[in-house]
Amino acid sequence: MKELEERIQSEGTVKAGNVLKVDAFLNHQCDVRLFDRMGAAWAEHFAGKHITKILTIEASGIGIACCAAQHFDNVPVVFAKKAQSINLDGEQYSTTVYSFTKQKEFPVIVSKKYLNPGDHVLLIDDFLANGKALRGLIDLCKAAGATVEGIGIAVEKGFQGGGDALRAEGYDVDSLAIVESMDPETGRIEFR
Ligand SMILES: O=P(O)(O)OC[C@H]1O[C@H](OP(=O)(O)OP(=O)(O)O)[C@H](O)[C@@H]1O
Ligand SMILES: O=c1[nH]c(=O)c2nc[nH]c2[nH]1
Repeated sequence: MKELEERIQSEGTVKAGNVLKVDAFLNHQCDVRLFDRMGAAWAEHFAGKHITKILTIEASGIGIACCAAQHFDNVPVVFAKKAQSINLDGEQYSTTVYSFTKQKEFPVIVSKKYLNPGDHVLLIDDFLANGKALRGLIDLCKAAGATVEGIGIAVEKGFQGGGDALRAEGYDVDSLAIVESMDPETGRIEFR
C-alpha cells in the first residue's frame, strides 16, 4: 500500500534492536482515515473469503481491527487479552506469547463465548515481526475449532522471517507494507 509506505518513510524512525517506530500514526497516535483505507485494502484482498469474525491482540491491533471490520460487513472484533481480569469470567482459551516491545511473556486469553467452531476468522495486527503474536492467535483459533481464513497486517518486517514462515505453511498473509531492510545508523528503510 503506497500510502502506508510513504507514511513510514516520512514519519517512521528506525531504532536499535530492529524496532521501527511509527507511533505518530499507527500505534500510539492513530490516523483513523488511514486505518479505514487499510481496512478497504484488506477487504479487496480477502474479497473471496467468508469472514465471520476478526481476531486481534491487545493493544495495538484493536483500533485497526475495529476500522477494518467496517469493510467486512461489521463482523464482531474480538481481541485477545494479555492479562487475567475480574471481567474475564467463564471458560477461556489461553496460551502465552512473547511480546516484542515489552520483552516478556504474556498470557493471551479469549473467552470461549467469543470464539466458536463455526467461525471463519481474519487475524489483524499492526506489526508482524517474528510471528509470536500471530502464532498465539492461531493457537487460540485451533483450540476453538475456528478456521483462520487469512491474516491482515499493517507493517511486516520481512527480514525477521515470521511472515514468510506463515506463508510457507499456507496462510494467506496480506501485509500492506513489508520492510525488507532498515538501518538505525542511516535511518534508511527499504520495502520488498
Ligand atoms: O510478530 P511478533 O514478533 O509477535 O511481533 C508483532 C507483535 O508485537 C507487537 O505487540 P507488543 O506486545 O510488542 O505491543 P502492543 O502491546 O503495543 O501490541 C505488535 O502489536 C504485534 O502484536
Ligand atoms: O512499534 C513497533 N515497532 C516494531 O518494530 C515492532 N515489531 C513488533 N511490534 C512492533 N511494534
